[in-house]
Amino acid sequence: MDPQQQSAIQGAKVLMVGAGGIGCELLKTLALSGFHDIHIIDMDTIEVSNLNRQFLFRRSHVGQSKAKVARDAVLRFRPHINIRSYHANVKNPEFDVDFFKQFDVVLNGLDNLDARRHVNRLCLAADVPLVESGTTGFLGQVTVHVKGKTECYECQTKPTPKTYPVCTITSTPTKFVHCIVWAKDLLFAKLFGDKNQDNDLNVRAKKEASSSKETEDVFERAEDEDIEQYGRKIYDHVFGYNIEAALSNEETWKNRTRPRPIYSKEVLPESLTQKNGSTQNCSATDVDDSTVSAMPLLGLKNPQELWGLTQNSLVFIEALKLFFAKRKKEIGHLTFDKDDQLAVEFVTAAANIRAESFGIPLHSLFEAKGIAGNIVHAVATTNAIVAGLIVIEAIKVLKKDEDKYRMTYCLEHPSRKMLLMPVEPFEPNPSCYVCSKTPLVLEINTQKSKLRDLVDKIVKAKLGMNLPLIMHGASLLYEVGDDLDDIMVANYNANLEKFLSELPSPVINGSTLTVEDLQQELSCKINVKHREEFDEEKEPEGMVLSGWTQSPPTKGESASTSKNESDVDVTESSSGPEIASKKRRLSETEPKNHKRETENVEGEDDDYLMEIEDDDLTEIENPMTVSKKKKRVA
Ligand SMILES: Nc1ncnc2c1ncn2[C@@H]1O[C@H](COP(=O)(O)OP(=O)(O)OP(=O)(O)O)[C@@H](O)[C@H]1O
Ligand SMILES: [Zn+2]
Repeated sequence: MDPQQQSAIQGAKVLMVGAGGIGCELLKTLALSGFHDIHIIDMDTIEVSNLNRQFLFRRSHVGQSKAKVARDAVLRFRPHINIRSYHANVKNPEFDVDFFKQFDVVLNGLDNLDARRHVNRLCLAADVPLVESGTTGFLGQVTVHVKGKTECYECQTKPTPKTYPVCTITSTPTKFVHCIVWAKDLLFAKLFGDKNQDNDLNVRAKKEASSSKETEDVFERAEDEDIEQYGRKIYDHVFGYNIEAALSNEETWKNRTRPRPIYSKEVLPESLTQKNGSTQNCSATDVDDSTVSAMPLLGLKNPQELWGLTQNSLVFIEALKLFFAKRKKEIGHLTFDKDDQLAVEFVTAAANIRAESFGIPLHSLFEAKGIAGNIVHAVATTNAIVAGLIVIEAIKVLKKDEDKYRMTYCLEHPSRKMLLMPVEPFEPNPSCYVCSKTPLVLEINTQKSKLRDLVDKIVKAKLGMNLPLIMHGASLLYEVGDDLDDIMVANYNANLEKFLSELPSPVINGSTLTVEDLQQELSCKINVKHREEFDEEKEPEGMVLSGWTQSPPTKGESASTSKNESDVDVTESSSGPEIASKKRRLSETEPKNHKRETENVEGEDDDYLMEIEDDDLTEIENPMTVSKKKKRVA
């Protein structure tokens, strides 16, 4: 190690945010690389499911602070360095701009967009460089954000999670994921969630069956209605009657495979109670609520096993019965949670029955859970590689080696025999509302939208502000804070319920709002454009925010529009790394460009490119992909 590098490391005070999968690796690598002064923030406690990859933690630590246990574990092999841990949310007010200013570099090992954006803003306000990271399975990325020199974390819009057209979900599913979304967001939500929420599920009973009460909601369960009968009624309605109703619309099925209605009497014995014991056999004290499960009652042990239609139907009825028998108090407030075993069982079974009906291949509970919870299984090696890359970039930042900064993407499959793809960082996006002063544009119906809509849908949800303040000219329309007196709070609350054009200082076409977050020290302008109509399907929020655009290609790179092997295509997912928002292409047609990039990073201490031979391909391939290939050959 050269002396310059050594002194950069030894003199550095570093803040790490997140002590999870990446964080554990990172703390170890920092300590072993000679860093002396490390602060760690993590708000979580250790869970059993973390132990397979968060190697600083042991079973005896479950329930304890991640930041503290990580610190203690590393101090055992590096006793003389200073590590300070904070068991707290990085968004807490104590971590303000002054707090951030004490550090030479901030290193993120987070798992959500919200916290990442918050740290980005504090780093900009405190003028501290940020090294950002994320991993999803085999994919990963490390990016460098230095104010004024490279783009900030928010210079490019992040893709929102994938959504599906409503009609695909409600009427014409073609993939298993469509059945999962239906089971989770429509059926589960309707049965166990907030009854007052809008739901696209067809809930009206068959006309003949309810001639007197045509608008009756079949999902309503009468107080004394037998749970199994109720379960069968729901089953017949959603898998039988609703499918038949959909089939009656011939147009829909002209170019599609017609689904098959399925009724419970075709697949289930007349009464389940005698057959498998069921809920009647387990008294209320048998199990605690969080571990209630239908599988053991039905003799199903292996979550990776594929259940047939009958087994799925049994799980469907049994899980529904258990919700009513054991978790009645929660009904009406539940939202799907991937860690809720009974919810996963119910959703798996419902999705599989629907899949059977539409001729879509069925999936195991394990696979369904992964799809429903957006789970990509973490790969410890990717976290370790990413942690190493973070330290490499941190050292460059500390040495102010600007020309050597790289954004590095870990790929699942080698591109040009490389698994790690380094690219030069973009320059700051001149129209980024976070790191430049460019105003945003908001199209909104100023006579029909309330200030509350603007605060919830734009200022909080889109702009990610925690403690917002909204001004129109000199008039303060809204503010959040502990130090407000009652009269002010009452005033702001009253404003929230007013239409924009009826506020004390009316917000109309051409108005400019100033929106600030005092904690993040972020201020931006929003130019308001009045618009009468919005497309309900395409613009369901009834307002459109625009203004900041993709940043221009960085020097020496051409922006790619075509998709080819060498596109490095890494994006945002709330859970982790971000495979694919921008295409930073090392173009096939520009071999020199690629060579230059490669050579740059292969200098002195930058020999971290992982090159592999084609023959090695299967070594690193996802076993799923390999087996699929084999199948195709056979
Ligand atoms: N706002 C925040 N403040 C502090 N720490 C945060 C914040 N948001 C996320 N984190 C921490 O970032 C870490 C991310 O680690 P990781 O991606 O491995 O997630 P995990 O929760 O440990 O694992 P998994 O989600 O896979 O069960 C977590 O330890 C989490 O507590
Ligand atoms: Zn920016």
